[in-house]
Amino acid sequence: MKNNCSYAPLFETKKAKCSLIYKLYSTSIFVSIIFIWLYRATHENGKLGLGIFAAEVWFGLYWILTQSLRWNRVYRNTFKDALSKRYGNDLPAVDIFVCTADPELEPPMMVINTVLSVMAYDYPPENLSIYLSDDAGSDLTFYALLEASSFAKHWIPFCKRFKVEPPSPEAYFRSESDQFEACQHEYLASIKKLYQDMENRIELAKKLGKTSKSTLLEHKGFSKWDSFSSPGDHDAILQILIDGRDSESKDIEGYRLPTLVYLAREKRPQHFHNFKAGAMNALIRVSSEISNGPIILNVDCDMYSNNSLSIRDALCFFLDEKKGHEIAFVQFPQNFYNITKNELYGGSLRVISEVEFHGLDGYGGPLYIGTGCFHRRDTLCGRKFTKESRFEWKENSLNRTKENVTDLENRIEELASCTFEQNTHWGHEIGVKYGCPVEDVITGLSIQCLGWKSIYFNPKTKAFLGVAATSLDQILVQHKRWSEGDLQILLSKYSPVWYGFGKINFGLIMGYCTYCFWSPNCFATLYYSIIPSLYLLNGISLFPKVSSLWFLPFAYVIVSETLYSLGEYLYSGGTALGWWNEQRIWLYKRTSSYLFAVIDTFLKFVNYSKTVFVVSAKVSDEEVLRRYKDEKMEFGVNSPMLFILSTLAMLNLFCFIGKVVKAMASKGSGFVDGAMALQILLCGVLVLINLPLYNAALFRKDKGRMSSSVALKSALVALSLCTYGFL
Ligand SMILES: O=c1ccn([C@@H]2O[C@H](COP(=O)(O)OP(=O)(O)O[C@H]3O[C@H](CO)[C@@H](O)[C@H](O)[C@H]3O)[C@@H](O)[C@H]2O)c(=O)[nH]1
Ligand SMILES: [Mn+2]
Repeated sequence: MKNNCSYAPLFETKKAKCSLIYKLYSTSIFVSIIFIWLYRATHENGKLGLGIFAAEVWFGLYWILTQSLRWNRVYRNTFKDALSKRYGNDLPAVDIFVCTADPELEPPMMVINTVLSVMAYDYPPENLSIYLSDDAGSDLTFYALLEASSFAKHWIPFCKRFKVEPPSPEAYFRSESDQFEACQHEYLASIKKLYQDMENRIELAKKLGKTSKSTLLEHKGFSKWDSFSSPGDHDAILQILIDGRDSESKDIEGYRLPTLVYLAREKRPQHFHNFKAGAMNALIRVSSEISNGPIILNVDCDMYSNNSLSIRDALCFFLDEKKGHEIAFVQFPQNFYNITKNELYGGSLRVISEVEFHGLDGYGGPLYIGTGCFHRRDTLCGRKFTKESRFEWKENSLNRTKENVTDLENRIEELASCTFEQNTHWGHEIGVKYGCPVEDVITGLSIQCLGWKSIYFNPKTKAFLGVAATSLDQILVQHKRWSEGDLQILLSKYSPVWYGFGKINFGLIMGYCTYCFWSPNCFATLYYSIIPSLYLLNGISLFPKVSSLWFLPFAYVIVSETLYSLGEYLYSGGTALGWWNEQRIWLYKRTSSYLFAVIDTFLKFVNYSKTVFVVSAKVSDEEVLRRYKDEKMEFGVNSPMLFILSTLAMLNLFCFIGKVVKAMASKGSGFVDGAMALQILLCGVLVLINLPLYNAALFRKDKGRMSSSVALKSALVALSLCTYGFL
């Protein structure tokens, strides 16, 4: 290859290895699906037969969509040495946004650990600014951040000197390596002591409540809370805690510190605040007047940095001479540190991270998923793509006049006011989009529709680690929000189908659709987990006999897709039991979260309900946590979703038992009935997968058990469905 010798690429892209084998396999499944459809089209299936046909057409079409995520996977690799060689320390300014919303669900200690971890990036501090958005306007969080700004003076030089990884103090002390030599132990111990003292002060402040806290610490910032009435009703509070412009802001070893800013945007009951999207947009504006970094990284407050080199990784994409100018954002996977071995709740999003997003990347780039994502500021603000445009990060730097910090704060506070966005394009053409529970996905899609590419970068050392949900209820609520948001995108002006058509690769449209069609999956899944079992109980066959040739495509699809999905899961680093658990949670999400997502979307369309954003708890009480670690499912919450799950489980149990009893009455001949084989299998698998639920309803004594009223009610409903549902 003839290459301009001065050009050294900063990243490389590799195609997935066994893609030909995969394509052959995938074709064979496709052919079998056609046969299944043919079978349905040419056979009578009783009075509910149309339903099963529809369900299988749906599953087949949906399966086709999911192929886009597997067909063309690519893998990226960066050359950070080449980056350093070319640019040295002459690197673009990077602004990091951390969002928090509730000091109860997101404890300030966790928030500042995330903040400290991103302050410790291996990056020139004068080019690094960290902004914490606090949607709760909590003085406790502010206090914690203030403490963190002092602790950072010790922590950052410590990290740099010993190349500390992960650079979050809590995570580091938790993993406690023995890389330290005896003489360094003292240093480590002193840092640890400083950290614990800080933690104690913050815990104390939490106990003492508001007033005594301000006496604890004299800082002008606290006066801002004088006019504060509630988290939903207060002035904007902007405090620059470390002013990076000031050459006097130094750590204990005399090195410059990154800028650190606290922002609680103004909130008023009469102004809708648009959740995280609103917070992000306020941050974009405020930061543009303080540091105006051309690169923006945003993380959720639980997503600490696990690798101090990630910024440099991301820059390898943006600064690549040949391809950098077309890249709008670089998305890292969302990984979690609290995943148990067999991940009971499928919380690791394993297959999505290890397989599916690589597939999206092959067709133009992954979705923006709201955390662990580096953006170009200009594209985030709606700049269109042209082939000639370069990434002009050098001209972006702000005229750093020596405006006094308080003047600066006062001058730009209005950028975070409730009324600033009135009659502007913020939330529509500019910034993160409003009106969708997954504001990030719709924002990323519209950026791609402007002609930009995105990159999925999934390095071996995880770049960010957060907290995965630790109870069934939490995971179901989270997936309801996601699947509801994705469905709303499908139906919105920015639908990948009509808005994306012709603008982004067709494979990418299909990829988006797999997520956008998550929730409508509920119908086919509900059908499949109710009707065949009821038919089984009533002795009516819905599938071809074992002896029939039509049985083959069914058997082939069932066996090979099961093995394939197991293989894919193991390949993604999971365990076999983890895969089994994943199947359960797959079923539970589809029959509860997704159903409610569809219902809520419908209600929103007829203007009956409003978008809500239920913030996920990042702490759970000790008992719940212990059960989570023991991988015992949490059924203790009394919710409509749980009721549905339990009813379905009971129904299948009754049908299965009913069938066994009937078979015994006819001396076993009914059970080994070739015509019923697939229904017995389906119902049997549904019973097996629900074993933890039966256990929770009948035998468990701990607080995670299912309350007897839920168990009884669902059993009664299931029983009446078995008795009358067939009429
Ligand atoms: O009014 C709000 C609500 C939430 N948040 C923050 O948004 C982040 C994500 O919220 P969380 O409750 O943790 O939701 P998850 O389901 O864990 O978040 C995933 O899904 C969201 C979209 O539903 C994305 O925005 C997130 O980045 C992504 O991690 C957190 O840092 C919150 O503090 C706000 O700043 N303001
Ligand atoms: Mn989260």
